[in-house]
Amino acid sequence: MTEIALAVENLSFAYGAKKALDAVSFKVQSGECTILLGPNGAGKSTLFSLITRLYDAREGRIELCGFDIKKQSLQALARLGVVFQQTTLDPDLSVTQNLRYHAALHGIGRKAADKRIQEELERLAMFERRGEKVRQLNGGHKRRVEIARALLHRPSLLLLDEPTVGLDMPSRQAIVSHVHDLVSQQNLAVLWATHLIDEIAADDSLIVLHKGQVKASGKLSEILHTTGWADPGQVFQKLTQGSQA
Ligand SMILES: Nc1ncnc2c1ncn2[C@@H]1O[C@H](COP(=O)(O)OP(=O)(O)OP(=O)(O)O)[C@@H](O)[C@H]1O
Repeated sequence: MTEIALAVENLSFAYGAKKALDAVSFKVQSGECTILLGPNGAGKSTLFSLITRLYDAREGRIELCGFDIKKQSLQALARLGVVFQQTTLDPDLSVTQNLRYHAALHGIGRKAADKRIQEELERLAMFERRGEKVRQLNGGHKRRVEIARALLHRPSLLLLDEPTVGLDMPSRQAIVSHVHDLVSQQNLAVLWATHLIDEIAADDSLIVLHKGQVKASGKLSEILHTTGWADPGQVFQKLTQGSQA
C-alpha cells in the first residue's frame, strides 16, 4: 500500500510584499524519491523552512504522515529527518560522538543508539570512519554522516536541501546512489531539493517549482509521457525558461 508521507495543500508564504510561495500543493509518497527541482529563487528553501517549522505559514496546510504540523507538531516532527544545506555537525567531535549527541536529543538510550549508529553508518559505508573527527572528513563523507544522523530516529520522510552542493562528481554520485538505495530498501520517503538535473533518476517523482508555483508534479516517466518531452532537462527548460507548453 502506498502511504502519503507528506501532503502540502494550498501553501502560500510571503516575505513582506515578496511572494515566495503561491498556492503550492503536492504529495510525497513512501518508497519514492521526489525531486524538488527549481532554479535559484524558486522557493525551495522557503518550502523547507515551512515544513521544518522554522517559519509558519498563514495560508495552507502541511501534514506529515497524516499529522498536521501546527496542530500535532510533536507527532509530525518526530517523523521528519532533515539535512540542511549548511553542515551542522560539530567538527571537533568524532563521527560517533556527533551521532550519539543527536540520538540523546531524540531520547534514544545509549545501547539502542549505538546499534542504530552502526546500522546507519554501515549502510552509508562510513562505519570504518566512526572514530575520526568530523573536521578530518571530506565534504562527501560529512554529508553521509549528516544523512546517517537524520535517519537515527527512524523518520518516515527525509528532507534534503541541495545535499550535494560543493561536492566533486564521485561524491555526488555516491550520495545520489546511497539515497536511492535507502528509498528502495527502507520504504523511506525522500524530498530532495536541487537545481541539478543529473541528480534525477528514471523512476523518481518530480516537482518543478518556479517563481513560487508548482509547474508540474508526478512520476518523471508520466510527465515525459504526457508532455512528449525527451528528458528532465527539457522539462526543466520548458517549465522554467519562458517558452512553455
Ligand atoms: N529572508 C528573505 N527576505 C526576503 N525575501 C526572501 C528571503 N528569503 C528568500 N527570499 C525571496 O523569496 C524567494 C524564494 O527564495 P528561496 O530561498 O526559498 O528560493 P530557493 O529556491 O531556495 O533558491 P536557492 O536555490 O537560491 O536557494 C526569492 O525570490 C528570494 O529572493
